[in-house]
Amino acid sequence: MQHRKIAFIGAGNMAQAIIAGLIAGGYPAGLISVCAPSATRREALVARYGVNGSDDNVGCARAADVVVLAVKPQLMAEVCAPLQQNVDFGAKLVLSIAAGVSIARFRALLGEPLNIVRVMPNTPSLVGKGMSGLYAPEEVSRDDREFSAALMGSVGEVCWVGQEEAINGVIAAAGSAPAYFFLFMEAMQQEAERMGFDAATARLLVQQAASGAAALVEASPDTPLSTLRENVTSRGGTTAQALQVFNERQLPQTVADAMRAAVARAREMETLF
Ligand SMILES: NC(=O)C1=CN([C@@H]2O[C@H](COP(=O)(O)OP(=O)(O)OC[C@H]3O[C@@H](n4cnc5c(N)ncnc54)[C@H](O)[C@@H]3O)[C@@H](O)[C@H]2O)C=CC1
Ligand SMILES: O=C(O)[C@@H]1CCC=N1
Repeated sequence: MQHRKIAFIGAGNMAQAIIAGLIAGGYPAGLISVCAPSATRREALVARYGVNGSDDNVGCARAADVVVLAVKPQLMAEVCAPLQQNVDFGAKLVLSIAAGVSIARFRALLGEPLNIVRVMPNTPSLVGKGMSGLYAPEEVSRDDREFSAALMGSVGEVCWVGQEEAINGVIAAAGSAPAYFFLFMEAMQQEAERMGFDAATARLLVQQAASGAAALVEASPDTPLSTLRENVTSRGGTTAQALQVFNERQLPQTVADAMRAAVARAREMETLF
């Protein structure tokens, strides 16, 4: 991938996940800056990955070719105000990873012209297993699209969406999704502990079942998920009993409702921040 100067505004979980992936992929640390007011988080990233650290968002953004906005949505307006006043975004590429902040809103927050790509990543980027959805308005150049996809591709898989609204679907299906699986695994670990396993063994049982299931899905791209499920489910056996409980309790509908709630919240956030 091309090497450009990248400034991360925000030093949180998601910025760390992307930085870790970039560094692991051989991206030069000297071309990456991380900016945040709190030294604790920022300096931890500087120490761990050898990137540059600063508390000066404006200075970092000015010096960068690519500005990655990685602060919480509710802070976006506050963070963008000084950037709009002091940074010429004309020749820069801006990537926002924030949920619930639209490109129309960024045009108001940062001014125009604005060369912006919306990215919706997830935290498994930290270990190179991220899933990112990207949306770019028509005017974003091929070069900038390719750079954005390569940047996120260095920490996992990417897919482009043709409509900005589809970013909210990416949030529901991938951005927020690791937390759904963690909740499921937490519940399983707790029950395994109640069954008498010590915490480490309970975690190992659940974690290996989960990562094994995901690996099997990846290794069987032409096999429907329902077939993989059926392959585990012996007639009259234990799995069938467990799945019957999930189905009686409407697990598929619960999952659908949860994903719709994530989309609804993303839409609501677009009106708030
Ligand atoms: N955590 C996740 O799984 C995902 C998060 N996102 C998006 O990523 C963004 C960041 O989320 P997280 O990393 O989870 O949040 P976080 O709370 O871990 O990190 C936010 C960071 O912003 C920094 N910050 C606060 N005020 C600042 C300022 N004035 N200037 C510069 N930095 C400032 C904080 O020091 C903190 O390091 C959010 O907009 C979220 O919607 C997107 C996809 C997944
Ligand atoms: O919970 C959130 O709002 C962010 C967006 C996707 C994952 N975390």
